[in-house]
Amino acid sequence: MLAGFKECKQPGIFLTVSRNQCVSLTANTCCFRLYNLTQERNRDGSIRYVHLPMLSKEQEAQRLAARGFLPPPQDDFADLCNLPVLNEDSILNNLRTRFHKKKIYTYAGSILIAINPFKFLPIYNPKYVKMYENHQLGKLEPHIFAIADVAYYAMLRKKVNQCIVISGESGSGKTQSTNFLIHSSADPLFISCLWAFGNAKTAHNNNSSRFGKFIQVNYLESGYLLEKSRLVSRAKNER
Ligand SMILES: Nc1ncnc2c1ncn2[C@@H]1O[C@H](COP(=O)(O)OP(=O)(O)OP(=O)(O)O)[C@@H](O)[C@H]1O
Repeated sequence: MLAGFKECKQPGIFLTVSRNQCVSLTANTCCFRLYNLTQERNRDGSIRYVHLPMLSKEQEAQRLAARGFLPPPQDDFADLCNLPVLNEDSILNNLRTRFHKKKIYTYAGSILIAINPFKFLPIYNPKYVKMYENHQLGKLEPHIFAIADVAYYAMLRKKVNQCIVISGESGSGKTQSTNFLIHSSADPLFISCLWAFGNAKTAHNNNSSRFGKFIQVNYLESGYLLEKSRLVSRAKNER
């Protein structure tokens, strides 16, 4: 028993469990509560003991943020690798939160995750191409132009071919992403040719590619050459 607790006015019996913690056994609720015991001085200089309920890590962080000791908690993360808890729920919650803020791109390390907004977002104009030029990945908000830029400058710096793999289900935005990638670094005219010959309207997508694409962009010091080959295959129930 602690003499100082007379001033706490908290019903129950207090037992010390460590140097500055105690447990309250509340008779009427039959429950244990863990408290932090703190020594404070009254105005006249006398000492009094106050007890603060133990807070969870999150509550403690919120309390410190509210008092300005910590930056306010982040509610979305531009890179999934920075999530404090990494599981399916936290990943999906993060992607959902960002999507509602019209942030359709998120990094998972050097991988870019894109969620199809199915509506025009004003984030693809030349101002954005310029903004992402020669920038380290992760310095700015995730963007498809950042991926194009990293590949381009890695090619110039290392003088080694670079490869970008785009994958996703039908209608997820692969063709549009390819379009944005090439728009930011090459002539868009050949995309229209590809679409004219190889796309069709399906139940999932009004402009669905009916072929896998391998696009090779050959750069010369004076500019670039485009070369393309197509891999055409047909599944059992397709024509
Ligand atoms: N970043 C984006 N911004 C706005 N709309 C988009 C974006 N990405 C995709 N879309 C919309 O989604 C539609 C389907 O996208 P897209 O054709 O790129 O899918 P896909 O993955 O290539 O499909 P498929 O595998 O069937 O060819 C587009 O016609 C466009 O309307």
